[in-house]
Amino acid sequence: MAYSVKEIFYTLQGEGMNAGRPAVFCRFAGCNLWSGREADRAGAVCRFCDTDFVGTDGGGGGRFADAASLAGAVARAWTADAARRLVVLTGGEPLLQVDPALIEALHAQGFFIAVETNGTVAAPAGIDWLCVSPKQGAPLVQREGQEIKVVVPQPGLDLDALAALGFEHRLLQPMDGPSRAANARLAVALCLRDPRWRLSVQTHKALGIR
Ligand SMILES: C[S@@+](CC[C@H](N)C(=O)[O-])C[C@H]1O[C@@H](n2cnc3c(N)ncnc32)[C@H](O)[C@@H]1O
Ligand SMILES: Nc1nc2[nH]cc(C(=O)O)c2c(=O)[nH]1
Ligand code: SF4
Ligand SMILES: [Mg+2]
Repeated sequence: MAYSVKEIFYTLQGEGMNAGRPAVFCRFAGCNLWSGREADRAGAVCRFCDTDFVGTDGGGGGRFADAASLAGAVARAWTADAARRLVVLTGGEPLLQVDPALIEALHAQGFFIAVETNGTVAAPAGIDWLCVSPKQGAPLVQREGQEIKVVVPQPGLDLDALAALGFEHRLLQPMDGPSRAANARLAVALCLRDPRWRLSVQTHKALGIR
């Protein structure tokens, strides 16, 4: 299968339980909850997205004809020692494109594979670290994994029900945007009230890195 990739870059994972770890980010083009066009945002299922995932024109992006060529590009982006290679597959919605062939090819390159997903598509087997971030108004199909990272506020989401799902770690992440400060205060208060949750801050934004 061919893959449409917006960009590939090497940075620190900014969010979640793996925050601070060096990782190659592979951002797939396209999402099932928003077209990515600003004109469509108000009518989209997911309206708070902070990411440009349209097209294949970013650094390291492109159309990759097969899994081996994409895994090779990811491996070339890892500029450190070969040990502890981590790739974060994100987007857009990566699970619209990630398939067993790509998982096998990335493992063959020595990568630990993390995925950031909205949970509307069942994950294929073989992903090493699955982060599900549910979206109000979208079906939650993928109900287990390593971490659930809920952006708040999303009034339609039931945090109690989400905390009871099959995830090893539960995180609340303040929604970035015009109300970021108030959203951060809310996330802190929710964690203090219910210690099943811990805070995820978008450290890359605070640091001014990608
Ligand atoms: C851009 S999404 C791509 C992966 C996938 N489509 C998803 O939604 O999980 C990556 C992460 O950023 C989070 N995110 C997106 N927009 C955000 C915002 N405005 N503030 C905080 N987190 C945001 C998502 O919830 C998700 O955890
Ligand atoms: N540094 C950094 N960490 C991230 N963690 C998840 C991201 C994403 O956009 O999926 C992201 C991102 O865009 N940059
Ligand atoms: S589901 Fe993820 S990529 Fe899609 S619009 Fe929402 S935050 Fe952005
Ligand atoms: Mg991001």
